[in-house]
Amino acid sequence: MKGLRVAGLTKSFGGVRAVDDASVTFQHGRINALIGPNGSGKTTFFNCVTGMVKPDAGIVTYHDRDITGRGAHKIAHEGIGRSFQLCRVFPRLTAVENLLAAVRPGSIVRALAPARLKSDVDRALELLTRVGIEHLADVEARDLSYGQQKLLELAGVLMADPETILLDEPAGGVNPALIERIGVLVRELNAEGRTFLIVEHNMDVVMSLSDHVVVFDRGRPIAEGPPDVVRADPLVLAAYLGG
Ligand SMILES: Nc1ncnc2c1ncn2[C@@H]1O[C@H](COP(=O)(O)OP(=O)(O)OP(=O)(O)O)[C@@H](O)[C@H]1O
Repeated sequence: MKGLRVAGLTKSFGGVRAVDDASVTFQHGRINALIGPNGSGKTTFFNCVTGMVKPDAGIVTYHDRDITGRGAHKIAHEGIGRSFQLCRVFPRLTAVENLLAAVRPGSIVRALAPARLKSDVDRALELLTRVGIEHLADVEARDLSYGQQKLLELAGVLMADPETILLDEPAGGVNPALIERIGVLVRELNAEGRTFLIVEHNMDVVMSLSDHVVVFDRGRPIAEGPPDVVRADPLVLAAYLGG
């Protein structure tokens, strides 16, 4: 089966079952959202899928290949890219240097060497243009606004040309104009064939952007479907009201 499938995923931290026997199939080629109350396990789920955290149990497959417990680099190599809830960029590198570092993870020195590939630099500049911050190419990331850093992080994810992109709270802490721009970018990238899986608290963004919504509560999915159906589901309303 095409795309990302997760079966029986479980991860505990001490006595807390952050993800509890979660089974989810995402719609390949579409924009999927993963929502749920604070602490319902969304980020831990993301971390297990992308190899940042090893699950205690369960199976993650991508295009029917078992990727469970693989390292983050290997999963990226399979074509799955991700951003982080608290945006991750190198503050003292310029925007373009950040993208060169993104394409050579673990080797900033090599990424910045004079002999760096012209094709990488060209691609970095092309992606900065794509996300609308090409005029900031030589500005250090620490001098960018938080929203601009998020655009930079997204460009960094795109450097590896991932087929599937996981975004952890792309609209979090971002002003409305930039939220709009990120939404347009996600739609364009989706129309070009990239699958999205987005964790997001901003319900307007979730409802307007996603084709398929999965709702987590206490570490596992309690509902899934099109946004307007999920929004009216009594189980979902109860989870958000703390029921
Ligand atoms: N590294 C960790 N060590 C201990 N407990 C953790 C760790 N990571 C997550 N947890 C706990 O696991 C549970 C799920 O957390 P997680 O961050 O995955 O939820 P979330 O749905 O992403 O929350 P939010 O919407 O607030 O970001 C919470 O109870 C959290 O405190």
